[in-house]
Amino acid sequence: MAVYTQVSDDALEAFLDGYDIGRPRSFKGIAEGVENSNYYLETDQGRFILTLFERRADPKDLPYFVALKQHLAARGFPCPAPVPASDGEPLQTLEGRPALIVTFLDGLSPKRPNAAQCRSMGEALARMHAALADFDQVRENALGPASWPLLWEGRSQTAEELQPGLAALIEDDLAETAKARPQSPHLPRGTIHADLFPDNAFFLDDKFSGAIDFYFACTDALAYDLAVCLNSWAFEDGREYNYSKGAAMIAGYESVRPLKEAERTVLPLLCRGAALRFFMTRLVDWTDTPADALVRPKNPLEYADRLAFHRQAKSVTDYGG
Ligand SMILES: Nc1ncnc2c1ncn2[C@@H]1O[C@H](COP(=O)(O)OP(=O)(O)OP(=O)(O)O)[C@@H](O)[C@H]1O
Ligand SMILES: N[C@@H](CCO)C(=O)O
Repeated sequence: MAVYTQVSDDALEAFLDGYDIGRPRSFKGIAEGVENSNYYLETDQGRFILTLFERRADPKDLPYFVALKQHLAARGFPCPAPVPASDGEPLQTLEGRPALIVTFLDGLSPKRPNAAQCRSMGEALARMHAALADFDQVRENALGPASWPLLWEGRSQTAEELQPGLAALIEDDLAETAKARPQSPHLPRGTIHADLFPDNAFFLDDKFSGAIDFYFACTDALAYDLAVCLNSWAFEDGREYNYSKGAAMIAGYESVRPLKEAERTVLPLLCRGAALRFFMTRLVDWTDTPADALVRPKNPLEYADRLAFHRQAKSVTDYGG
């Protein structure tokens, strides 16, 4: 469930008085998502999503995310476009929370993406990077390599309980990725989504129709975004790497922006780093989520299995590139 903050009819009416988007016809909480409260809002002028940002969202980051979506929308990249209130400001306050209305996107998130969807996603990822090339705001990746040892601290026992022998492997991953500094400055950098999982992408049939959930977006190596996508799109049942899907995604990406030699060489390390990032955040949620919480934590072991694949990969060709 993801409606933490209830919005009363009166509060909604008063809130919409500050906008020029018509009167509400339908207003429903959205069950998907875990971070923020999301509502589907239909007015006589269109369909929208209303988000109330909850405690984990840092208010000082919100203007960056709004500017990023405005930039992409202005360049025709399909993403939720922030809707300004009558005072010209998209970020408002509702029920004591920062609130944002964005446009509704059509499409469905694939439960099990096929190779054609992976290709379309790869192509769209590169188009997104191109559209963001002149976005000049900077946000550090708060979940970059420097954060991984801190997330790991005190959790080796949990890893061992999940899978005996795992802690030593993770220690090795941390040492290797730190040594190689995968996000090194010689790689092309820019604004990346950093969490473009299938549940954050919409499709109409096999064609990409939009991306949502830009709340991990940051400035980092462009190829790291591809590494995040290969991890989240190209493994079957969380375990086996599907070479055809990976190859389709890389080919889609390269049809817009061919990878540089340095990116091709370092891709296995970037993939290993991306898998570590999701392993770590899932491990933290695994231990910190109370048993009676409304949200069920995602399984960290899926990413332990992906790490095993990345450890033995030698170059981009192992991923189908
Ligand atoms: N612009 C949009 N158009 C259509 N549907 C949307 C849009 N934004 C969000 N949704 C729907 O709302 C759901 C929750 O959104 P989102 O994934 O951003 O939730 P969250 O709690 O803010 O983030 P997280 O996924 O990190 O928990 C999505 O799965 C999608 O179904
Ligand atoms: N997409 C992430 C959650 C947000 O970081 C995961 O599946 O672990």
